[in-house]
Amino acid sequence: MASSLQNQGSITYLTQREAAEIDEILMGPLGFSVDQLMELAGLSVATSMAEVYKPSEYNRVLAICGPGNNGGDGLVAARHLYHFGYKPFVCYPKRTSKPLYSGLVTQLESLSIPFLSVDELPVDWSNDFDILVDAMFGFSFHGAPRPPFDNLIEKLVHLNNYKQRQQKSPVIVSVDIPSGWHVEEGDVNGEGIKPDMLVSLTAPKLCAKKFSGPHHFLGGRFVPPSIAEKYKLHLPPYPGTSMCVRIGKPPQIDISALRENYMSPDFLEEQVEADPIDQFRKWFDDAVAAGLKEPNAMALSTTGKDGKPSSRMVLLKSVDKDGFVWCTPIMKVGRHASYQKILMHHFFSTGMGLIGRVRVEGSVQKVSDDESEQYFHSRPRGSQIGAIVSKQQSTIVPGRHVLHQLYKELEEKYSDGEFDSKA
Ligand SMILES: NC(=O)C1=CN([C@@H]2O[C@H](COP(=O)(O)OP(=O)(O)OC[C@H]3O[C@@H](n4cnc5c(N)ncnc54)[C@H](OP(=O)(O)O)[C@@H]3O)[C@@H](O)[C@H]2O)[C@H](O)CC1
Ligand SMILES: Cc1cc2nc3c(=O)[nH]c(=O)nc-3n(C[C@H](O)[C@H](O)[C@H](O)COP(=O)(O)O)c2cc1C
Ligand SMILES: Cc1ncc(COP(=O)(O)O)c(C=O)c1O
Ligand SMILES: [K+]
Repeated sequence: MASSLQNQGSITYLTQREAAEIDEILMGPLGFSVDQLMELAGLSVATSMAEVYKPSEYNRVLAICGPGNNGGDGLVAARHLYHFGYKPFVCYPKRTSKPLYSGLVTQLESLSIPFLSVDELPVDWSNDFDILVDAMFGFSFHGAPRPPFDNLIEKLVHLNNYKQRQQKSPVIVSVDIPSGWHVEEGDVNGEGIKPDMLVSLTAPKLCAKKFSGPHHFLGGRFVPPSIAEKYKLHLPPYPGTSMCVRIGKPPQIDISALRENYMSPDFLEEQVEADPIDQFRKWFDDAVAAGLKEPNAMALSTTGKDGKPSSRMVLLKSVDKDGFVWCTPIMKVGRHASYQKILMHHFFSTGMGLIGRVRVEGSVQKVSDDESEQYFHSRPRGSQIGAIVSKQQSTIVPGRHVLHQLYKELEEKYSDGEFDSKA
C-alpha cells in the first residue's frame, strides 16, 4: 500500500517513439496480449487513485474514454473503481467494434455503470462528479484534438485548474498523458489541462517532466528486466505487492485537513456484550479480520511517584477474565511505582471505519514468574537479548555504543543456548 518516495531527477522519461517501440516488443516477442497490459494499466490507475482520493470523500467518478488504448485503460479503471466502492460514470463517444472493447463495455453495463453521451453530460460537471478521469489520449496522440474531444478537453481546461481552484470542484486524473498535451513537449502554449494527478504507465513520457500537479504515480507493473536494460530505465521500485508507486515528493499535507469520515454502523446498547472482556475480544477479532496492523498495540499511561504522567505504546500479550497482560522490562515497574494504577487506551480503526475504542483503568500486578519465564523464552533470541539490554530503557545512556557493546557481550556469552531472563 505505502508508496515509496523517489527523486524525480533520477527517473527515465520516454520519447513517443520509445513508448511505441516498448509497446510493440511487449506485445510481440515478449508474448503479452493487449488485453493483459490494459487490465494491469487500468488496475494501476484505479489503485493510484484510491491511494489519494478515498471513496468516502470522492465517490462520483466520470471516466472520459478516447478511441484507443488510453480509452481502454479508462474503461478498465472504471470497473476496478466500481469494485473499490466508487460510483463510476463513463463517457465513451468514439467506440470501436473490436471484441476487447465491446467486452469491456459489456462488463461495465453488467455492473449498471451509466454510459453518458456527450449530449447527456451535465452542463456543470462540478455538481455531479468528484473525480474526472482523463483517458482520452495516450502516447499515440498527434496534432490538435478533433471533435468531440476538443470540446471535452476545453471543458476540463476551464473547469479545473488545481492552482486556481476556489471551492471544491472535481479533481482531474490523467491516464499516461494529459490529453491534448504534446507527448514530448507537454503543455506547449500553457493552455492545456492541468491535472491534479498523472498516472504514467510503463515509464513516464517526456511530457511528464512538465507535470506540476501534486500527485504523480507510476503504474504498469509488468516491465521485464530485458526492457528495463534495453531502454536504460531507472524507475522507482514498487512497494510490496502494490500496482503503483508515487514519483516525486508527496505534497505538503495540511494537518488540520487530515481526518477520516468514519462510516461505522450504529452500535446499539442491546448489541454490547454483557462482559466487557468479551466485547473487547469481539472487536479485537474484527480488527484482525479487517487486516489492521498491530491491533495489539495500545497506549499505556501511568503516573510516577512524583505525580508526573507518562505514556508509552506496548503490545498486548493476552487478555482474559483476569485482565490484560503486556510485557516490559521489570526495572521500569520499580521506577514507575504507580504502575499500580494504569490507564490503557485501545483504538481499532481501519480504512473502512471505526471498529471500536476501549479504555481500561485499573491496578497492576506482576504475572507469576512461571508465566513471565514462559513468555520470555517464547520470544526470538534477538528480542530476548534486547529485553535484557533494555533494562537501560528510558534512562540516559552515554551513547549507542554502550547498548551495542552489551548486546554483543550477551550474544557471545550465551552463544550456545538459552539464558536466564533475570541475567
Ligand atoms: N505498453 C504500454 O505502454 C501500454 C500502454 N497502454 C495505453 O495505451 C496508450 C496508447 O494507446 P494507443 O492506442 O496507441 O493510442 P492512444 O490511446 O493514445 O490514442 C490513439 C487513438 O487516438 C486517435 N487520435 C490521435 N490523435 C488524435 C487527435 N489529435 N484527435 C483525435 N483523435 C486522435 C487515434 O486516431 P488516428 O486516426 O489519429 O490514428 C487513435 O484512434 C498508452 O498511452 C497507455 O495509456 C496500454 O493500455 C497498456 C500497455
Ligand atoms: C508499537 C509499539 C509497541 C511497543 N511495545 C512495547 C512493549 O510491549 N513493551 C515495552 O516495554 N515497550 C514497548 N514499546 C516501546 C515503548 O513504547 C517505549 O518506547 C518504551 O517502553 C519507553 O519506556 P518507558 O515505559 O520507561 O517510558 C513499544 C513501542 C511501539 C511503538
Ligand atoms: C521495548 C520493547 N519491548 C517489547 C516490545 C514487544 O515486543 P515482543 O512482541 O517481542 O514482546 C516492543 C515492541 O515494539 C518494544 O519496543
Ligand atoms: K490521457
